Order: sequence, then C-alpha cells, then structure tokens
Amino acid sequence: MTDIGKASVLDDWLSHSPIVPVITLESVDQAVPLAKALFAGGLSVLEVTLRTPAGLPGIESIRATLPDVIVGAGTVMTVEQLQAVQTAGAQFVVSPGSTPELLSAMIHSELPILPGIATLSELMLGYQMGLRRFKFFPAEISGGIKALKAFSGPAADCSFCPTGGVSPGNLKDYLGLTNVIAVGGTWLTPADALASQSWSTITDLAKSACALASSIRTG
Ligand SMILES: O=C(O)C(=O)C[C@H](O)[C@H](O)COP(=O)(O)O
Repeated sequence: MTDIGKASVLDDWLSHSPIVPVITLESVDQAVPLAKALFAGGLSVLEVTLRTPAGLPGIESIRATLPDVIVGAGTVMTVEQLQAVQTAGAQFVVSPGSTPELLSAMIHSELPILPGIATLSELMLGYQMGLRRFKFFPAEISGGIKALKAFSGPAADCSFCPTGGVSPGNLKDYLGLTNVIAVGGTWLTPADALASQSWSTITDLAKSACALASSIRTG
C-alpha cells in the first residue's frame, strides 16, 4: 500500500473513533476484557504499547478474539520491534519519535503508521519521505494547541494525533483543530482500574470521552 493509501485507511478508522486509548498491559489476561470494556464505551481503535512484555501477546489475543476492534502497536522504537508487532498482528504502528532507519522501515511495511514528532525538523524528516500523518508527542510540553496551530502554516497538508498530557479537560480543544485527526492518552485506562479489573469504570471513562468528542464534532 502507498503512504497515501495507508494514511487514508488510518483516517477512516480514526474518523469513526478519534480517541485512542494508549494501553500498558501488566498481564496478557487484561488484554481482551480491557479491549471489550473500551469497545463497549464506544472506542474501537486502540494502541497497545510495548512498554511491558504483555504488549505483544496482548495484541495477538485482541486480534484473535475481537474482530471489530482495530488494534495498533505503540512504543515501537526499533526496526526489530516493528517486525515483531507485524508478526503479532498489529493493524497500525505508532512510534514515540522518529529515526531515519525506523521511518524507512515503517514506510516499507504494509501497515498504516503514525511516527512521533515533537518539532518541525522531525516532521520534515518524515515529510521528505512522503509522510503526512504524525503522532505529536509529548503534546502538552511541546507546545500543545499553539504548536499544532503553528505547524498548520508550513505543514498545511499534515495531520496529527497529539498524545502526552491530553485529558478530558483539553481534548475538545485538540479535536477542534482542523489538523488533528485524533487524540491519544492513558487517562482511559488507569492502572488501578486495570489491576482491580474494574471494567465498568473503563467503559464509563470511554463513554464520557466519546460524549465530549461528539459534542465537538457535531458543533
Ligand atoms: O509509550 C509511548 O509510546 C508513548 O508515546 C507515550 C504515550 O502516548 C503517552 O505517554 C501518553 O501520554 P499520557 O496520556 O499523558 O500518559
């Protein structure tokens, strides 16, 4: 698939589900009930990070069990990790930052990608390789809304998924920007709720976030 084709697949998924929970699994057993809880709350696009060893098998079990959920891999930092998440069945790939080697491998993979950038120089590295979709991380401490507005001048044809400091308090402001296709964050999956298997708490968090998003998208 071309970069444009991959970007349009991602745009389509995110237009239906513009809030992406960034998930850290402590155990693979959490993966499916957590994904079910988020899906029940209206979120169908999830990012499972490789921060813990349960990440890769967690992606595999969600893929094997929940065909309506789109599961991507996050915290992909190396080409080896990219290969591993493809084997595990990830449907898109997110990296926290960008290196020429990783960008090149991501571009050559068949999966839609969201490489991380925090500055215009990092964006330009991906831009010259044909990329127009980026994760903006860590969003709040890298200039947040003001930075994204500034990016829209020189990089008018680029869109972003800000993460890092996005919360119910600012998500409407982010989603209201024309160059934001989605937002991501960990607030939807608090570690204590996962540890105590409070799946209804997570569904409620997802529902509240969806309500905020739909209020901005419908004006
Ligand atoms: O692990 C990764 O690959 C990341 O890129 C980081 C996450 O996207 C952010 O840590 C989410 O930020 P918070 O919602 O503020 O916790």
